[in-house]
Amino acid sequence: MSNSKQAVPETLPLLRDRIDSIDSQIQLLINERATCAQKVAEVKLAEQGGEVVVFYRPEREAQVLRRVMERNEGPLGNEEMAKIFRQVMSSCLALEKPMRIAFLGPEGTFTQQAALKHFGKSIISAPMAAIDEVFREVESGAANYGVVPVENSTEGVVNHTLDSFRDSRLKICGEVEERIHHHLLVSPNISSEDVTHIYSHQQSLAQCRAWLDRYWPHAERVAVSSNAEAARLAADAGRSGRAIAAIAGEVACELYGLSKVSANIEDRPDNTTRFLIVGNQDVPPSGKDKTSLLISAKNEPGALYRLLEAFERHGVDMTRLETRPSLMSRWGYIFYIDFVGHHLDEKCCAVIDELRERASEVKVLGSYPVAVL
Ligand SMILES: C=C(O[C@@H]1C=C(C(=O)O)C=C[C@H]1O)C(=O)O
Repeated sequence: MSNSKQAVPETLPLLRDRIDSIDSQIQLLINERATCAQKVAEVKLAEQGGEVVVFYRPEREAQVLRRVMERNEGPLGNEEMAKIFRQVMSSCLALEKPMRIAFLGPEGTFTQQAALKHFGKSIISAPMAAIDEVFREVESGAANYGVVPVENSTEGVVNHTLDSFRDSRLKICGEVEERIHHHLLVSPNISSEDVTHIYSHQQSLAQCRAWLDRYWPHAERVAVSSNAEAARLAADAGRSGRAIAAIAGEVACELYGLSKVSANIEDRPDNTTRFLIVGNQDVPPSGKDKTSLLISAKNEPGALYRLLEAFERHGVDMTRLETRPSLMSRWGYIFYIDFVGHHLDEKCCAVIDELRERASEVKVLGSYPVAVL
């Protein structure tokens, strides 16, 4: 059969040659980008003018990732492509200045997963035992940024995190949302049929209850201090031939070298946790931002109404309202309010000015880019 097109046959060796040649071009370009980032660091240092140099720029990184997604034509999906660029930027930033990130540990927690999602893998991990320790580590300057959970779509608000903002001067520099997927994990040398005990954090056991009732009705469920600890125990048990399974996430699975027996076993597939990035900087507008406020209101009739009315009148979209005891006076309250926009945007500014007239204290906890990934 004759073929008018002079197409090069798509044989395996030819395709692999083409991939090799593309790879070497990509590699050159990535290093060219890294050299630019190094120069950016030099400029930042030269321009510091006595100020602390800020190497990590969340608003710029959010803009880069948004642009990657906007111009993406496939076949790789937008998120997949953004994840690749996320890691490229992480490597470039590490070349400018390695970032030490404190997070709610131990190694392998969902908070660590969130930290890696937000900053990429080229960070120095600093797992902390408690949320207030994450705050302290950043306040003391021992870590550059911290990552803490703030709310879960099934379990609600994380009070410890909100309360930590009361006495802290740290700013919110970013947010990250993570779909919480649980997996049933065993040591690779263990046959899943032999499993007699399943270890996990109490919340994870609860989030997988229906699945466990259905598929593992006879296994004993054991609550331990964290999912990561459950994974560590399952790996340990495997070494002495004991068949213990763990319910934990992806990072713990990799960290402890476990095998997945079943993936995504959570009863509610939309189970999501939102995390905050805390640091010492005011983040400039990225074009698509959110702001978090802490407000102490006078305990008088209509106090909350007068606060909320300002948002309505200026057309500012409030996305969250939480109430916590103020601890300063009995039955005094602190409100945590999130809204769409940056505190430097004109109408957001107007709302904040009015709130200041109506409340005893208004603290801008930070304006930060809406999570991209
Ligand atoms: C290169 C810069 O520094 C860092 C690295 C970035 C990157 O690799 O694109 C972006 C923002 C900063 O976190 C910059 O500020 O532009």
